[in-house]
Amino acid sequence: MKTPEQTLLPGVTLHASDDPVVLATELAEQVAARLRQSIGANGGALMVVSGGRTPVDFFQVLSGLALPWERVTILPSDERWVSADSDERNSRLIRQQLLQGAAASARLIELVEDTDRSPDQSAERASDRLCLLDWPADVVVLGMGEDGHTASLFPDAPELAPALSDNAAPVLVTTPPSQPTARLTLSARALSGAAMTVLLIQGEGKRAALEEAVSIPLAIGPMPVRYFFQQPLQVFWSP
Ligand SMILES: O=C(O)[C@H](O)[C@@H](O)[C@H](O)[C@H](O)COP(=O)(O)O
Repeated sequence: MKTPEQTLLPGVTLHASDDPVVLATELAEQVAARLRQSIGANGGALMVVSGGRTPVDFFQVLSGLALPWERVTILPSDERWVSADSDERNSRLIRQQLLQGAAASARLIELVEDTDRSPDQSAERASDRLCLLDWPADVVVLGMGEDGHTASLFPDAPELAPALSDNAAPVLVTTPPSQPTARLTLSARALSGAAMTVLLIQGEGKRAALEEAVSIPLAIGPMPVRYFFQQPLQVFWSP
């Protein structure tokens, strides 16, 4: 049963369900259909997914759906400057929750490699790797914090303006004082223009942040997530 849609802004629709698993299942089925369509048309698909805890239900449902996963390339929207085995590592969460079952044969590209010496070197080398991929992505699934950050585009990051600019490199370092570690993030430009862009959020605090974000005139400013209201965006929210 499809969750009801509500238009928040032109091109920005809200899918809401009281049951996070029902919502995750609907999203996973829509994403799988998009990936199949992209693979059929182009021979492969690129999917960018957020880190954090919210996508776990979605990852678990999606990983069980049948599609040519060996044709799918998966990329974290951002990464923390932590070791590969850290619980804080987004790629570790993606490997544990998404690259399982049917989806185990998908290719995951790391933003941070163990041989990288610094966040800047990681960003430079990741940008080079990403330039070899077919952009725009086919699917982008973003998360959001209650401060309106998405990926690692944080309102308090000194690097926010360049990360939102049209000539930004594909991957940049951000050092938001609100965060314990430096972060690598795909730029807003790299995250834009996908065939399917989703904002997956959960909880009343993020619902309030979303309502604030859609209520303020689109002057990017303090809530970076608003950058993505300039393109078709599907918001999936559950309590
Ligand atoms: O690395 C990260 O933290 C994410 O990419 C970030 O943008 C995340 O999506 C939000 O912070 C929400 O995180 P939760 O889902 O854990 O609330």
